[in-house]
Amino acid sequence: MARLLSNTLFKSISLLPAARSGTIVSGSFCHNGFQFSTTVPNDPDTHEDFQPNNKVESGTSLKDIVEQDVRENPVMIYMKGVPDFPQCGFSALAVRVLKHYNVPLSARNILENPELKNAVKAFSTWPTFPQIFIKGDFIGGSDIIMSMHQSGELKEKLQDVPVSQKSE
Ligand SMILES: N[C@@H](CCC(=O)N[C@@H](CS)C(=O)NCC(=O)O)C(=O)O
Ligand code: FES
Repeated sequence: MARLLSNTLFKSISLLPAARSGTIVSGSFCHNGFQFSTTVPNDPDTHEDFQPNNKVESGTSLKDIVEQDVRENPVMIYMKGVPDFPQCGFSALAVRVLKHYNVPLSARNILENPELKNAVKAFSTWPTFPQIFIKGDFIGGSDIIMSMHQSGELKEKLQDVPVSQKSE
């Protein structure tokens, strides 16, 4: 199960090799910005064997996975696309704000799994994406993260989160 999870939970650092190998194969306009397709036929991260499943292991539900995500990752974002290639302007904005703080950013692409998308909505009782959790607390979407950034509240909230170790 650990392998299944690690292949679908995108850490910003582990995304870099895929980005370097040229993942953008097409693009189109979403109503809130440029939308990328990031299909990578030979990338093991995108193989269907590594997609989150409703039951990844007997007794493990998507709700369990979301709970584990927010418990184990100080900054967790459920978004459209991945941090290096957001597929919606709202998700892109949230990532841009969070990257400003140089904290480890963990993300799941809800476009890849409609059941995960529904599980996240049910967990937070929030209807839209992105959805950001910091230190286990549900924060909100792009409007809220931007307003916390502007007020200084986000800096305070992230104060005790260790900064990312740069791999390059
Ligand atoms: N103002 C919202 C914008 C987010 C939003 O409206 N997201 C829409 C469009 S990407 C959404 O997630 N709709 C529900 C869905 O796609 O399931 C925020 O602060 O995050
Ligand atoms: S506004 Fe179109 S996908 Fe987010």
